[in-house]
This record gives sequence, C-alpha cells and structure tokens, in this order.
Amino acid sequence: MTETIKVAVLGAAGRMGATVCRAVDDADGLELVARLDAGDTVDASSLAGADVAVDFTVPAATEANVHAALDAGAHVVVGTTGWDDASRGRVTEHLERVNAGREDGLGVLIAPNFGLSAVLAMTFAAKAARYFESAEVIELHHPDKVDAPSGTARHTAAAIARARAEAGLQAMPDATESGVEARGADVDGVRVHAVRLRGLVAHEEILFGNVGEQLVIRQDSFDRASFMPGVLLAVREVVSRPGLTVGLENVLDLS
Ligand SMILES: NC(=O)C1=CN([C@@H]2O[C@H](COP(=O)(O)OP(=O)(O)OC[C@H]3O[C@@H](n4cnc5c(N)ncnc54)[C@H](OP(=O)(O)O)[C@@H]3O)[C@@H](O)[C@H]2O)C=CC1
Ligand SMILES: O=C(O)C1=N[C@H](C(=O)O)C[C@H](O)C1
Repeated sequence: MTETIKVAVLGAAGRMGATVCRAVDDADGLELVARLDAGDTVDASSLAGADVAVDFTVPAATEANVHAALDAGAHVVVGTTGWDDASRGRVTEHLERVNAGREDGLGVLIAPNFGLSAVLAMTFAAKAARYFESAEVIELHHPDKVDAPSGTARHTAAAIARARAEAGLQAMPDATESGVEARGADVDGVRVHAVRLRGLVAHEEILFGNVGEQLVIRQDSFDRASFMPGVLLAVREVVSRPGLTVGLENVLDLS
C-alpha cells in the first residue's frame, strides 16, 4: 500500500487555494493537514507535518513561502505567478543546499498553468513557432487578477522566442511608428496582449501568421476545476522529483 501524502495549502482562502483544499480533501491518498493564508507564518509547526506545501498566494509572497517550506522539510508545488530567472535560480541553490548528500531530496515544481488545455496549447505553440513569420499572444482573464501579462502568456511567449531563435528567425515584421503602447507588452520580442473582462476565468489565444495563412491555437479554462487534475498530479509527482521542475509539460512527458 502507498503512503498517504500530507498536504498544506498556502493561500487557502483564495480562489485557487480554496479550490485546491476541496480537491485535496476529495482525492485518494492525499490528506489536507494545514490551510494557511495571509498573516500566517510558514514553518514546521504551521505546516503540521505536511509532505507537500501547495502555494497559490501572490507574486510578492510566493518565493519567501517556498524557501520557508523547504527549510521546514516540505516539497513544494507552486502555481503562483511572478517567477523569473533570478528567483528560480535562488530556489535551485536552496535545493542544492538542502539536498546535498540526500538521495530522497526535496523537490519544487513551479507551473504557470496546471490546466491540460493550457499546457497542450503552450506545447503546440512552441512546436509551431519556427514555421511562422509572425506570432502574437492574447491572454484573457477575470478582472480580479493582479498581474499582467499572465504567467502562462509569459511562459508561452518565452517558448516561442526560444524556438524562433533556435530556428534562426529574424525579428517579426512590424511597421508601427506611433502608438507603440497599443501593441502590448514585449516578452522576449513577442507581443503579448492582456484582456480583463468580467465573466472570464482564464483563456489564451496564440496567433501565428505567414503570407496568406493563419494558425490560431486557443485554450479556455471556464472553471478553476480545470486546474485540479494538474495540481493533484504535481503533488503526487513532486515527492519523487528532487530539484526544480518548471512546467507541467515535464511531468506529462510533453517537453
Ligand atoms: N498555475 C496555475 O494553474 C494557476 C495559477 N494561478 C495563480 O495563482 C495565484 C493566486 O490566484 P487566485 O487564487 O486567483 O488569487 P486570490 O487573490 O484569490 O488568492 C490569493 C490568496 O493568497 C493570500 N495571501 C496573500 N499573501 C499571502 C502570504 N504571504 N501567505 C499566504 N497567503 C497569502 C491572499 O490573502 P489576501 O486576499 O488577504 O491578501 C489570498 O487569500 C495568482 O498568482 C494566479 O495568477 C491562478 C490560477 C491557476
Ligand atoms: O490569475 C489567474 O486566474 C490565472 N493565473 C495564471 C497565469 O497568470 O497564467 C494561470 C491561469 O491563467 C489563471
């Protein structure tokens, strides 16, 4: 019989955190042992013996939460946005320190999006990128979201830029001389547009263009339930994946 994985949720009172608490409660082989939110200290005592801490908080808090959870001996699954090369690098160094000399080292899995449709859309976009002269990303979200562009859109644009660079493509054609602010954010040379609209949850469209043709890849998360299979998979996987993993595509063997 496999052992039960004890889970603590950080940001437990939030939209995602509350949904994750319910999903963990309902999942076989997982036990919810702690619900923490703003104002709670993250340490061995508050994590209550959790094997895995799941962080859905805010960009300003997530990195500190990860370091605190690692210091408390927990693996970490992160869905919160706001990560960059520097913060991921600090987590990698922390993992190297705590895992030195251990075979069963701690793992951190950061995923900008746990929805299967979004992970597949990002994977397909990265594959398509080298074949098109133009590419732009449009992300559409509920208006309570605090960051823009979305973590998913940043991850998508970065992957498109990497694929274009590897294929030796030039910068995209764009004759804009005035009103550049209307062209969206520039993420590694890829334009990203952020829509905030009441009624939406989380959606992304990736547009590719060549002379005389267009490819549109679109994914829609209509409900936060769409993220739960990915979050639960990450919780089950992270306990046997020492070190830092970025992106659920690695767990799904799509990378
Ligand atoms: N990877 C993925 O698949 C997904 C990622 N996300 C990301 O997850 C994050 C959370 O989104 P969402 O649930 O909508 O946001 P919410 O604002 O609904 O929830 C965030 C929660 O975290 C709490 N919080 C703030 N600071 C801390 C802290 N230091 N420690 C613990 N809890 C804290 C907030 O409390 P208070 O309100 O009092 O500040 C709030 O309850 C965002 O970055 C979002 O982009 C969202 C959906 C899917
Ligand atoms: O804030 C959200 O809602 C979401 N945030 C993540 C992001 O910024 O990419 C994932 C998903 O898009 C929902």
